Amino acid sequence: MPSIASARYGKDNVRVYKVHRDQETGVQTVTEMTVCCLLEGEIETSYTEADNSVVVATDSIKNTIYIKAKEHPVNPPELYAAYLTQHFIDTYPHITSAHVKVIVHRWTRMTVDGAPHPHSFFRDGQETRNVEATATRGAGITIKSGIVGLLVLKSTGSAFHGFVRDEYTSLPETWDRILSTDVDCSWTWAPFATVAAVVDGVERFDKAWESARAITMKTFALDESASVQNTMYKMSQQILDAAPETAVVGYSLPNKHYFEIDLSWHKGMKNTGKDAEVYAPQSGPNGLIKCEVARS
Ligand SMILES: O=c1[nH]c(=O)c2[nH]c(=O)[nH]c2[nH]1
Repeated sequence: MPSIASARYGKDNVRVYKVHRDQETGVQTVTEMTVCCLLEGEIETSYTEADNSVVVATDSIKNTIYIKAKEHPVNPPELYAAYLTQHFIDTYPHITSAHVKVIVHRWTRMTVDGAPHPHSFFRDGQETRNVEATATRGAGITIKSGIVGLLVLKSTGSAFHGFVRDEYTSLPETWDRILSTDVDCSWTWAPFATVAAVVDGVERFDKAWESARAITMKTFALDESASVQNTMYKMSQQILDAAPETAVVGYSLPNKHYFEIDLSWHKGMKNTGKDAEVYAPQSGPNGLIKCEVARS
């Protein structure tokens, strides 16, 4: 008889909005998230024997996501994710691991007549702040934080030459190209023994997110890039330095190509090399460069 090799289940795409109202100033602050929560444990019989006695309904998991958002702060998302994962371990003896993913969407405060508006916000890009937390019975809480969907482009300051040239190579070497990518950056924290250890020094999470974002953009802008590989390694090194409690930093960067267009067939128009001004952005195929950098 085949057996269950692995199983987890839960609710995905739970959209949550929370408002904080400062009673003294009248300033409101909003958080919008998409949450996924999956449970693992002694649940095999629900698959093999139709035994629903081991099933915490996914509808109840959804309710729990809302209730924990009401009971606890949702900022930083690492803290909320830790509370949520630990709840399932504490509440259901047969659940051995709870996996929570939180995607935080941007609502940036509007500036109106030069002043921050107390309750109006705008979406200033598709970038999200992501957190994946897992609580495992007897093994504490692991947390991975990240930035996804930060779209960046530099119009010069990037080269790519010296790569393998053989009978499969048609790409010319370049000393000046456009570099664009959609940043997916993550940093994995050394494991936390308990939720209390997550709470203790909780400011580390916002600080690391701010540092990672600033380092990514500053390095992208200032580095005379030899390749996506080298630039992402430089970014990773700096994030490890800036966030000492992290163990690993990873990037996954698509190389979003912009091709030169030869227009010389039209009245001898010059639009290549140093005369290139009009380019064709490519939607695919694209390079995809990944790395994880760990402390030595
Ligand atoms: O930065 C780059 N890395 C590559 O590995 C690569 N490959 C390629 O065709 N262009 C680029 N650019």
